[in-house]
Amino acid sequence: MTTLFTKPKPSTLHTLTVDPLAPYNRVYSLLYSLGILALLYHHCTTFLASPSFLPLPLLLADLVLAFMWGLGQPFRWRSVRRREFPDSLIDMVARKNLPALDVFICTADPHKEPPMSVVSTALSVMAFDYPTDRLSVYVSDDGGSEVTLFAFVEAAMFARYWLPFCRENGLKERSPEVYFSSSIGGNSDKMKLMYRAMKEKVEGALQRGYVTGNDLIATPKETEIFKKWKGFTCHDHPSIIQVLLESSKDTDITGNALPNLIYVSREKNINSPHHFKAGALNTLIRVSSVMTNAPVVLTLDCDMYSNDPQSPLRALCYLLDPAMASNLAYVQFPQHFQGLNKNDIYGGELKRQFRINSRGLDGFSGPDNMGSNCFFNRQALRGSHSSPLAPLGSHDESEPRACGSLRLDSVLKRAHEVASCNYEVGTKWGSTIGFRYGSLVEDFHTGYRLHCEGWKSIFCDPERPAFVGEAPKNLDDALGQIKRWCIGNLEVAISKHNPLTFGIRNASLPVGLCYAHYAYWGLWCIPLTIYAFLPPLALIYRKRLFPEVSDPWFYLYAYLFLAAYLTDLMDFLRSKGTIHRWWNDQRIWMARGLTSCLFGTIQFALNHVGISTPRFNVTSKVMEEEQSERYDKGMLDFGVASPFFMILGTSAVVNLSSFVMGIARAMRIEEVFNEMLVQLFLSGFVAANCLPIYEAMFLRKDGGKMPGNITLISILAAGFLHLIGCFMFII
Ligand SMILES: O=c1ccn([C@@H]2O[C@H](COP(=O)(O)OP(=O)(O)O[C@H]3O[C@H](CO)[C@@H](O)[C@H](O)[C@H]3O)[C@@H](O)[C@H]2O)c(=O)[nH]1
Ligand SMILES: [Mn+2]
Repeated sequence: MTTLFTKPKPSTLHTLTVDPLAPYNRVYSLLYSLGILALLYHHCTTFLASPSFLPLPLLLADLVLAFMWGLGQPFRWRSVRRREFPDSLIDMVARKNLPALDVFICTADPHKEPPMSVVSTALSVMAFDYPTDRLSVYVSDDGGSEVTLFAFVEAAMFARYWLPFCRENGLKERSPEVYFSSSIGGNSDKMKLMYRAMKEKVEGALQRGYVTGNDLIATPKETEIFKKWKGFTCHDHPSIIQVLLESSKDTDITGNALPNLIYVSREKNINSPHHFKAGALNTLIRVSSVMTNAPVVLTLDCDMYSNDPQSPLRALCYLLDPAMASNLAYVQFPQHFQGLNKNDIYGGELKRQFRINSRGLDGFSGPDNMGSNCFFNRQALRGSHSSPLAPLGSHDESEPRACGSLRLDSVLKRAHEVASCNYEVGTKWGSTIGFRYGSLVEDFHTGYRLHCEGWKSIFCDPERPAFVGEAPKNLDDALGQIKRWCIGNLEVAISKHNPLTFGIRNASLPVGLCYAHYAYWGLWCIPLTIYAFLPPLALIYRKRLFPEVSDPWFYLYAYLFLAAYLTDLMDFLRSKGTIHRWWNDQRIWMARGLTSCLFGTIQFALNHVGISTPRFNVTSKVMEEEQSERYDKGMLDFGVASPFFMILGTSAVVNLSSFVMGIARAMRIEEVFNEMLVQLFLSGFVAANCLPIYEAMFLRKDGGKMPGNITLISILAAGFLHLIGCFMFII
């Protein structure tokens, strides 16, 4: 028995334990790599002895699998767990000496990201257990929506009641949306009514599409701003910055100061690139540095509400530790998701990416940046490495506190200037300052570049999830999101900052490999597509591609397959997974390979030769009721005519038909079993994974069944592949 955590000394802010299995993982890596070398040797000899080119695609597939396996190994070499002690922090630094904190919340589309849920996220962080006079919340609205601004005008008034209510009742759930939809909470009737009324008003305006005079009981100045919304589109409008609450002036109903709340919609113009979320965050960095300039910055996606009011204190256990502060760029909390169904059919939890691998990277220079839930040291975003945060307990004069009002004309004028489209022209924003441009995964890219510049990061994963948000809950969205990530990752891989060269040189060998593992994610499509089609087609025509059971090389294949799957399962179970969830996770991995990675890689190639341009398709955070019922029942949703489903359907039909034909033949001819076991097994395994696809194609009647034309196309395509197989294997 190993005790994971030692009892901390009173002054300890945090502890670290290395995974006791780390040494075994390293030995295992070595053994498995010998297996891979033997496999490649076997491939080469069969290839040289074979008269046809058939073994070539399999060699390619296994080379890519081996490459990806190699890149992923360092994640398992020094996995660490950390624990932090916020109470010790408070003992060491008086509350009044805590650094100021600027929170950035990004939203981009009021229809996919309902303003009320953005407001709830904002209220949940305004209610942090943190001195309100040092807390500022900035909302970036890339949707340029008057309804979103209206929702925040309302939220500013609601906050006067909500913040004291959270404090007095010691709530942990400080997102009103979540709090009122759960059954907890006693004498909350008045609050609940107030919240409902606000929600109704905002949703009414959202349906209508604009705000009317009747909606507004705001100050004349706030009413004025809505008049500006004439001829606006989200792609073309001036910058709008509105200070909705100001800490030094506005108080809640008990007389306590409220945090600053500032709405920002940066200028947009169809002719200037706006760089999606990275551009929005860089605007917020500048606007906030004009207004409050806090040394610590928290970035949040609009759906990621705070689920633990103490998380800033946890992050500060690291950011204020004098032994770390000078080169610590950020403290990353994992993303957790609400309402995942029991067996997580779409692998939305992303346990490996968000939890397991992050602990692995934390053993070296720290986790990659995951966009949301990240506390930054502002210095790291300034592109300078010189001045660390104020050491623990000392009082730094350069610390922020708006001198004068945030609403001063001079302050607002400067803020509008730095939010304009042209501000970045000819500057280093996006290249060496702030969030980095050039990739659809600005988070991954920025974290990676910071690590290459010598910064460190920390993975903070407390027992109680600190932030919880929305995962895509229909299959098309889930695959589309991963497609965007694939493209963004490839953009980093094929840049001059390639992790295998630049990364290994500037960060370190293991860190460069881990980043490359993500950067080359799209490559999964090569082995997965080859394995999905070649072995089953060859099976139909009794063409053997793998060793027979009586051949000793057969055991190498068996070992490599079983060991890879079992280690994956073990990692999954050790981080609180279940067998069911693991099964769905490996299934979605195959589906992603055939869809997200394949389409992503193709689109990336097209972008590269200038045929199309990358787009950030914001994931929808709303779902129709019927769809959501199906999701809760654990039924996969194939209800839209998505090209993703054509390829999934085709591979499902090919594997089922080949499995059936193969088994039928093996029953008639005895040696087929010995000869073709590997291919029989592969087809059977894929077909077992495809069970929900067959249901969706042939059995289901509900709205989530596969559209008839997609089913038809899949069957025709499978037939066509059979024909091609016939030419390839027989003639
Ligand atoms: O032009 C844009 C596009 C998006 N967003 C915001 O970016 C966030 C993330 O968008 P979402 O559609 O939810 O994407 P996800 O795939 O769920 O996000 C993951 O991947 C993104 C990179 O692709 C990261 O930015 C996110 O932090 C990370 O959670 C949301 O708050 C959006 O409002 C903008 O502000 N401006
Ligand atoms: Mn999201």
